[in-house]
Amino acid sequence: NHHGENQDDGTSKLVGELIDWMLAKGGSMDPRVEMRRWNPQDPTSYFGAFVNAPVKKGELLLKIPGAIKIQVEDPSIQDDWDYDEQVCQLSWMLKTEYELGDDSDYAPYINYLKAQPFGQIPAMWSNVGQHLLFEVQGDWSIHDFETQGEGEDIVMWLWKSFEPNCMFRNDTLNPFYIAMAVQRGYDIALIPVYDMLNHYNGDKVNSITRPSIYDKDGFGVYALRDLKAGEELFYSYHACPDCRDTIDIWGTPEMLRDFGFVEQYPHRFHLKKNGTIFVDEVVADDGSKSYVATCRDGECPRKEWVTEEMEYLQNVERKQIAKSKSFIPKYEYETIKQYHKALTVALDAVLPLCT
Ligand SMILES: C[S@@+](CC[C@H](N)C(=O)[O-])C[C@H]1O[C@@H](n2cnc3c(N)ncnc32)[C@H](O)[C@@H]1O
Repeated sequence: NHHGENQDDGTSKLVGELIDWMLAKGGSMDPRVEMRRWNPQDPTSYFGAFVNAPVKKGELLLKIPGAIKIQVEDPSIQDDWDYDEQVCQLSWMLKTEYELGDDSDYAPYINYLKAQPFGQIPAMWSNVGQHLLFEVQGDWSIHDFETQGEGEDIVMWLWKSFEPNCMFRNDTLNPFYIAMAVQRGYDIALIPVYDMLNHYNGDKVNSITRPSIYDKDGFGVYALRDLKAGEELFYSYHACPDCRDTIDIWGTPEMLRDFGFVEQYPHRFHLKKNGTIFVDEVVADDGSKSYVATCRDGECPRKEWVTEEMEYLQNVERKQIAKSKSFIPKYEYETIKQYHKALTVALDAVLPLCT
């Protein structure tokens, strides 16, 4: 059933309470929608939203009431797109609700967040995991919204940007709140229940929101096309209709920084001086996979840079990754391996296009 009480782990119960709370606040959820673990038998698999019966294009699947959102009020902040300040304010709001605990108006949401595993994004990883990811990242740039240019590194950005300007105001802010506001937030808002939807890029995106996720009165989540029974609902975290235009500046590395996972294909890498590489996976009839790269405006990186990077990544693999398995937390290790693979695949695929 859609509340997931039939699963015997505690988080599923919290998800049921979260949905009941959303319904009590004026929301709705189509009976064909289920919020559950990707594999209900595997209590380590992630939560997402699924449909358990066919849905027609345009049908309303979820109505998220405005009253359940935690949203920064001052619209001028939104207009100026002062990203760090928005996230900072949102983090402080989250802290307030967290500390109210069961007295918070958002208690069912707070209880769900409390069940989240600690350390999902690299900024919150172990020191050894952070160090290794930093090495793997090497020379691949990361976008910084504040400077609208090359950013800090994939690991230390949270400390570099938020420690001086946000963590100490009237009180002290635990970086955990900033991490939550980044990995589950929408710049100026935390949106319970809607934030159960996972990310996909490209043609797997199958849901659309209207009028806007920032609308004070809430919004609806609709099927973008006909859906089959069992499909997971997805939207793109970097091409969502109400987000800033991030598609040209934000890619696979920024996704890892902000959400703590290596996205599925297609991938996108915005390089410092070497343009943008798009990489897609092509699955043949026999199930074998190959990768195709394209470069923005046909401008591919220099061959010399590509071969140097390939060599660098091979060295990192041999000298560091291979030797780290025993002392890096499993999730971090596996994510680093995936990321290393993503960079390697991108270089292999783009090389034939480079001069
Ligand atoms: C807004 S939440 C989505 C709901 C989340 N899966 C949950 O269990 O509550 C964002 C987080 O979901 C996970 N996530 C989202 N899309 C994913 C994907 N395509 N693959 C793996 N993890 C994903 C990441 O941990 C990310 O930080």
